[in-house]
Amino acid sequence: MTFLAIDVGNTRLKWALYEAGRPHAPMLAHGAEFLENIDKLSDGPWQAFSAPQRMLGCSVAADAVKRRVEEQMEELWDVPAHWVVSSAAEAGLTNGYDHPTRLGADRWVAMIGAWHRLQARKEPPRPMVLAMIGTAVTVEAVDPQGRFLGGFILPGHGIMLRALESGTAGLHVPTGDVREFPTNTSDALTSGGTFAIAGAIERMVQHMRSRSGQDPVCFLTGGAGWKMAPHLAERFELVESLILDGLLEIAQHRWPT
Ligand SMILES: Nc1ncnc2c1ncn2[C@@H]1O[C@H](COP(=O)(O)OP(=O)(O)OP(=O)(O)O)[C@@H](O)[C@H]1O
Ligand SMILES: CC(C)(CO)[C@@H](O)C(=O)NCCC(=O)O
Ligand SMILES: [K+]
Repeated sequence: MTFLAIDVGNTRLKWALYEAGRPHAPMLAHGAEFLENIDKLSDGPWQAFSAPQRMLGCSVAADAVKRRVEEQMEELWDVPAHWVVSSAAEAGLTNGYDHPTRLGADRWVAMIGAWHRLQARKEPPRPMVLAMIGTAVTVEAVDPQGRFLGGFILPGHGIMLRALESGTAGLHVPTGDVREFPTNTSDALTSGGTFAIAGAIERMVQHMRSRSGQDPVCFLTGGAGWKMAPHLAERFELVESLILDGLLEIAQHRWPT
């Protein structure tokens, strides 16, 4: 009865095996691979377990990468691969994007994960802001009724710094520290990237406040969420597993047991 959840990001694939495809199911195993190492999954970590009953994935990478994941599954098991495509509505959320299917599946799934976490609290409805910090950064706004209003996409910290290195004549320095008033190039670059991301996030919180007159509940997720958490002026809850949580939610809605 096990369930395999897969999140194919821009840089890494993250997977987790659960006892079942429902929220809060116990996790039996998990791992992460850089995309260039996907082809090692069937000879490595996946070899250890028997065929999952179902698989649901979410991918922002090219179709060829999805194919490589499916090949790894086919080498071991006879289990169909299902991939989430963003849609106009799923698992209680509605999608305000101009073209709902063009919304990145990772953004949609993470919003579904965060939304259900909020609903489970049985508190009065509140708007939500969700920031996902990885290779790219996204900042989403969801209204109290579960409607995705829109969101920002910006370069992640790594891309920002590489862009500066390649676009300027002499900026090649080691990683620095985050400072309020940086006094050397390394610290200036590291702090600039961090506060650019923080600024975008805080701006979305402001947009939400002035739209709804309410303080949004704020979530932070993604592989580098923990690096941003100390530098945000707003109170954010760091939940690393929102994409996997969202996949469990969607699985439960699609295949109720
Ligand atoms: N100090 C920092 N602050 C914010 N982001 C950072 C920092 N250092 C690194 N990062 C970002 O973290 C990314 C790497 O994190 P990780 O690979 O865990 O993310 P991820 O969520 O798995 O990415 P993806 O899902 O896109 O593959 C880098 O690409 C970089 O943009
Ligand atoms: C923005 C990223 C790269 C973030 O991972 C991904 O969600 C994506 O490729 N999205 C498609 C474009 C969009 O969401 O509008
Ligand atoms: K991601």
